[in-house]
This record gives sequence, structure tokens and C-alpha cells, in this order.
Amino acid sequence: MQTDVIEARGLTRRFGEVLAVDAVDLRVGQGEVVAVLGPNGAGKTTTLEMLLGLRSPSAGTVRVFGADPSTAAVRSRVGAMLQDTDAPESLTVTEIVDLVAAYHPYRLPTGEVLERATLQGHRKRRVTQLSGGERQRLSFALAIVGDPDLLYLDEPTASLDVGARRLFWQQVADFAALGKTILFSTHNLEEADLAAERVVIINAGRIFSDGTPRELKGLLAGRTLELVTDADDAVLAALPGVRGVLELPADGATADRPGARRVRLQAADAEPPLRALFAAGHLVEGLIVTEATLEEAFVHLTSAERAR
Ligand SMILES: Nc1ncnc2c1ncn2[C@@H]1O[C@H](COP(=O)(O)OP(=O)(O)OP(=O)(O)O)[C@@H](O)[C@H]1O
Repeated sequence: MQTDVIEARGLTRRFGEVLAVDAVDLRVGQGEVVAVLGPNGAGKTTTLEMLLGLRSPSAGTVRVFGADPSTAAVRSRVGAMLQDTDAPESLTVTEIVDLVAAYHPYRLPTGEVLERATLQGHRKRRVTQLSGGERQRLSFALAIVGDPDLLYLDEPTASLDVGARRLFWQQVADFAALGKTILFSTHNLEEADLAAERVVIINAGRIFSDGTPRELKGLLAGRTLELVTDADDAVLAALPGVRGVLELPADGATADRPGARRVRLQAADAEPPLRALFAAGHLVEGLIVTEATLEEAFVHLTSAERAR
């Protein structure tokens, strides 16, 4: 049986009234590349921090390589690229890489690290002389210098342009090809699809879905229906193939009609819910059907969930 690199059970974190992470169960096996996808404030960073042993859970347990993630033995096998990590500005790229390497029991040679992070040409540059994208690559270099078996990347491409993103994910793929386990967070569905073989969607602190990008697309792909109707939320949510219901602001079509409102439905297909609405005698007007992009479907699904 494959052993788990990460095993979280009932992982929960509160900040006062805010339930940032709500009973998350997550198992990640050796060699998996997993994307944690979710909107702002979904709980991605807090989850990663608990998996890293940087933040203690309010409830639940985390085991990484079968042990507490805050222990030295586990930390020596883990690399992390977190948001907003500052490197000492007076040091050169090579000096920082060597400095961080000194804390690790095993290390990759400096030349290999710089090559993997495409920083060979910037060895003697100081941090202040690096562009935003180059600084991000330096963070990646520092995350991998200890030759980690498990790598965490928290929104690693947030400040990169399209070309730099592609290059970055190629570097991650090369590192993953060494048999490493990688867990990264992102807002970007297309990026999760490109770089991960498994996508965990987290929303409002909970795992919303967990599967391959292909399964995720199957779950999200479909039609967006906008219409004016008198059916209430419970009726709409129970229509065949409907996955999400969102109320839209009132407009001229709804103003003078009691009970009528404009809604947006996310559905596997357009016909079955419409047929059911007509059959039940509900008002259906101003209908617009569009093919949902993955991005739209994701935003719609997670916002509908949040509104519940
Ligand atoms: N130190 C803190 N004190 C109070 N609330 C916090 C703290 N850290 C996070 N939160 C709250 O917990 C929730 C989850 O935040 P978290 O940063 O984990 O989300 P995220 O998915 O990483 O978001 P983003 O994509 O915006 O980085 C948010 O409501 C946030 O405001």
C-alpha cells in the first residue's frame, strides 16, 4: 500500500469568530502533484500553514511523513515557497542560496538549484536588483535547495506574467519528475489544470471537491441559464441537473411582477431544468443560455455555496 506523505484529519482553525478551516480531511500520497484551488479567503493559506506546522490547528490532526510537521526530522524533508517571503536584500543570489542551504542536512548543489530556478545568469545580483518574477524564482530556489521530498507552493505565480508562469510550471514539473510530492495553492483553475494531476477545491474552509482535472471539468462544465421566474430557491435547486442558483439584482422585467426575480442557474444542460419549470407552470421569461467556461462555473459554484 502506498504510504501517505500528508494525512490531515478533521483539520480545523478558528480566528475568533471566523472559521477559516472547517474539518478538512486530506491525504496526499508520495509523488502526487496536488492543486488546492479556491477563492480569496477560502482557507488555502491557513491549511498550508497547518500542514507545515507553522500554525496549530484548533482541532484535528496533521501527520507529515507519519510525524508531527513541526519536528526537525519532518522539516528537513519539506520545502516551502510562501507568499511575501523577503530575502535579505544586501546578499547576492548565490549567497542567499548557500545561506539557506546551510540549514539543511542534505542540499542540492548551488549550480543545480540556480539552473532549476533559471537564475544561472543572476548569480551575482543582489535581491534589490531582481525583478518581481526573478524574486519569485529565487523563492522557488530557496524552497528546493534542501532537496525536499515534499514541496509546498502558496500561490507561487501570483505576480508572474503569462510567459513566466509557463516557465515556472515547467520548473515545477521537472522537480516533480524526480518523484517529489508537491502541493500548491492557486486561484487559477486553468493553472491547476495545467500543473496538477489532482485538484482539491476548498471553499469557505471546506473541501468542496477532490478529483482529477478531468473529473473537475466534468463537474463544472455545463450551461449558464439566466431567466426571470417565480420559482423559489428550493424549487430551482431541485431542478434536474442544477448545481447552483444565484439571485441577480432586480431589473425592469421583475419590478412590477410580484414574486418574479432574475436568477442565474448553473446546470449540466439547459433543457431538463427548463422542461421541469414549464411542466410545473412556473414563469420562464427573458431566457439567456450560455456555455459556462470553467472559470465562470467555478466562481458561480463557490459563490452560491458561500451564500448558503
Ligand atoms: N491571522 C489571522 N487572524 C484573523 N483571521 C485570519 C487570519 N488569517 C486568516 N484569517 C481569516 O481566515 C480566512 C481564511 O484565510 P486564508 O488566508 O487561509 O485564505 P486563502 O484561501 O489563502 O485566501 P487568499 O486566496 O486571499 O490568500 C479568511 O477569512 C481570513 O480573513
